[in-house]
Amino acid sequence: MAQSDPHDAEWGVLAANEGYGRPDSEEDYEQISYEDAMGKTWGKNEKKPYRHAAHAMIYAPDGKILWDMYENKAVILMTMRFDGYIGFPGGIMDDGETLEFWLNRELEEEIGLDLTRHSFTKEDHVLSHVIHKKKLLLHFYCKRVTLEECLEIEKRTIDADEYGFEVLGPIRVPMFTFKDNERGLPIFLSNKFIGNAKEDLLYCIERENIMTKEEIQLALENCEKFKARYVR
Ligand SMILES: O=c1[nH]cnc2c1ncn2[C@@H]1O[C@H](COP(=O)(O)OP(=O)(O)O)[C@@H](O)[C@H]1O
Repeated sequence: MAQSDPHDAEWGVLAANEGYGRPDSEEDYEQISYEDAMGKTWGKNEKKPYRHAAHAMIYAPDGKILWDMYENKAVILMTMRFDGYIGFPGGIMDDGETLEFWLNRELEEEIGLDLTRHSFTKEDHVLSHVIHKKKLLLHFYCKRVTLEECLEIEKRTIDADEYGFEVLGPIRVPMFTFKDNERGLPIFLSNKFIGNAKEDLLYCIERENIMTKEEIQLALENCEKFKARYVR
């Protein structure tokens, strides 16, 4: 990473090595097909070839009525990462096996996923992006489970190998909004998200028919109104 990067000061002694965790903007993400992402060599013989990373959303439809007023539309599992960002479990892949092999390995390590019951396959793939600036190919997966299974998966996370280190704990996305139009999903969206985790989340919420495009747009607008008043 060039010494002139304005974020060097934030990284301190890690500045010379840290690449993937640096902030990026929406324009950095170019959507590509799984086939294109997997079909090219992506500078395999260059000094610094592109790397692949895969992350996954596990969710269950809910419908529980909270405080006798608000319907929680789904239980969606995210994680609080060691770097203060919210993201989905997963990580950078090694060579020599399929993406799904490495994704499952990461999910086992980070959230203790029982692979005999819930292993991810190519069928669960949703989106791929390339970030040329970081030489990173991002792959996103999504799996719907029953509510009972989802709660079991959530419980197992604190027994995972990486609990307390890479992953500080499971986080549920609040899939409801208070009458003030802000508390719940809109304010949750004002958090810091790693990579394009927020976009992945919203994409899947619409794709899985948990919320409509219009409802998501409204949540984003109300998030901006909240941020304008409170977030510095
Ligand atoms: O949930 C996510 N959705 C989309 N991109 C993500 C997500 N989590 C991380 N990323 C991106 O992938 C990169 C590598 O992911 P991660 O930090 O989980 O891998 P690692 O723990 O193996 O280093 C991150 O720096 C970020 O750019």
